[in-house]
Amino acid sequence: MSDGAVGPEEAGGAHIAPPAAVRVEGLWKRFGEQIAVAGIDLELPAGKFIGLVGPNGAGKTTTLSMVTGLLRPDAGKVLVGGHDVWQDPVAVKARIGVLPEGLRLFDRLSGRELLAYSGRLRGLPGDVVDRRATQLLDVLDLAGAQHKLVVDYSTGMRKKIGLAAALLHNPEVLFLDEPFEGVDPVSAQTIRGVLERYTVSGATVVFSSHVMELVESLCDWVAVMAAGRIRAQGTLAEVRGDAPTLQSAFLELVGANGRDSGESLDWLGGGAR
Ligand SMILES: Nc1ncnc2c1ncn2[C@@H]1O[C@H](COP(=O)(O)OP(=O)(O)OP(=O)(O)O)[C@@H](O)[C@H]1O
Repeated sequence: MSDGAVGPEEAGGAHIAPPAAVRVEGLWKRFGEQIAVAGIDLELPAGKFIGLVGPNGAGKTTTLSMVTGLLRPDAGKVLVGGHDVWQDPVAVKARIGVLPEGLRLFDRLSGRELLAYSGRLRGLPGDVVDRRATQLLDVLDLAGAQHKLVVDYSTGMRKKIGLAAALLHNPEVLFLDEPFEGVDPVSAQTIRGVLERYTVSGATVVFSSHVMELVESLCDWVAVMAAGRIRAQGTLAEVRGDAPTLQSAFLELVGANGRDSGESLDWLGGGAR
């Protein structure tokens, strides 16, 4: 391993644990009075499809923003492939692809121009960018819209072109914040196929979601977050435990079972008029 990367841990001298794709230690972020992320530790294994799940406001976006070098933590450390995100940002950025929430794209470019621009920013040769862009546009069913300005793309098309831009340099780890939000079932299936193919080759996908069925059907490994803390992390089976579904395990973990589900709204509906 070169350029100062932290090597895999020796466990008991003989067995060498597989390196984590991402290691997070004591990560904190506070916005004024609001503690968004309260000192979390994560060890995300390489080559897995990983879901970061949690209710609204749990701290998923804040975590992913810090892990990908978009937001500076108040405290804590993040290593991607053994490289520190804040001390060695260029090495980390070369290894990751990111599809952030509410992605701002250069939307006065066409889809193809956007990919050409992203590829050149990544330092890829022009012919490689052209070839990969053609393939990605094709697989993501955007070939027909490649010369249309991105500003005129639908929400799902924007997600797909953002995904193509994030994949173009073949990163080791891909971070996706709510990649399926606003995406129709056909496009979701396409995105899913691309991501499954990508992880089979040994790459890692980390995505945030609050749709449990989706996480259950896609992920090998899950981290559950609530109120800025990690409530559970491990394989899908470990996190689900004895619960029949991930959804029920999740409700239990985040303490949502037994919450008033609207009984107090006795004025709501036709009967009370
Ligand atoms: N820039 C900010 N300024 C102030 N508070 C913020 C900021 N960003 C996030 N927060 C707060 O931090 C907490 C975590 O927000 P975050 O967006 O990380 O949650 P999330 O799990 O991604 O939620 P959702 O699923 O609704 O997108 C929330 O209470 C939110 O209001």
